[in-house]
Amino acid sequence: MDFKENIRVVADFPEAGIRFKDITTLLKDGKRFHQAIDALTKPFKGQGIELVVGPEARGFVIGAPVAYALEAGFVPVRKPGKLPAETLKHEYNLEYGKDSLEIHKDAIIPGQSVLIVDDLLATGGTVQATIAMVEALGGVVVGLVFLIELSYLEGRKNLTNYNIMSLLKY
Ligand SMILES: O=P(O)(O)OC[C@H]1O[C@H](OP(=O)(O)OP(=O)(O)O)[C@H](O)[C@@H]1O
Ligand SMILES: Nc1ncnc2[nH]cnc12
Repeated sequence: MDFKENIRVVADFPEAGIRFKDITTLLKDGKRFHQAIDALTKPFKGQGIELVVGPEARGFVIGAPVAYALEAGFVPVRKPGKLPAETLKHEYNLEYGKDSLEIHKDAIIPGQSVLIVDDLLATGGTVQATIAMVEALGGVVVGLVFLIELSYLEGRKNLTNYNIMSLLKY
């Protein structure tokens, strides 16, 4: 099952020098999308995951079906100004640019077992921000799950205390 066949690599998007890993070519293939979610979910079945936390926007597309398959809840981490109730906010760096993310303050009950799911690990800024917010709310991060890992950006280097799973490495 080489899912790389289903990922389109687009040169110089969104800016010169970036080789963008486009997952829409995987998502539109129902069978392969299903197989990818199964593969991401398998190691965590029966592990007592209570919540999947996924960052906007591609983290919703991968995180929500993983949560469904694990019979866990889904908690969105969103770009600023999108969540309606009281939020925690965290600033972070991207492979390209800077951004900040928010989570609802009441999204996690302290002690809940949390899997963080996103489509892609690049520099790790997004997942580090997400971890910081989950832990600030008392969640216990049991794993970090990605469809794609850009190994050349060494996002793992700052995540040594966490159990990381990625399906595809570039
Ligand atoms: O490891 P990092 O360097 O933080 O990069 C990875 C993040 O970048 C992309 O999201 P993006 O912010 O482009 O938003 P999108 O999902 O809304 O397209 C991707 O979906 C990850 O969330
Ligand atoms: N190279 C890349 N391709 C797709 N999404 C990304 N997010 C950060 N870097 C990316």
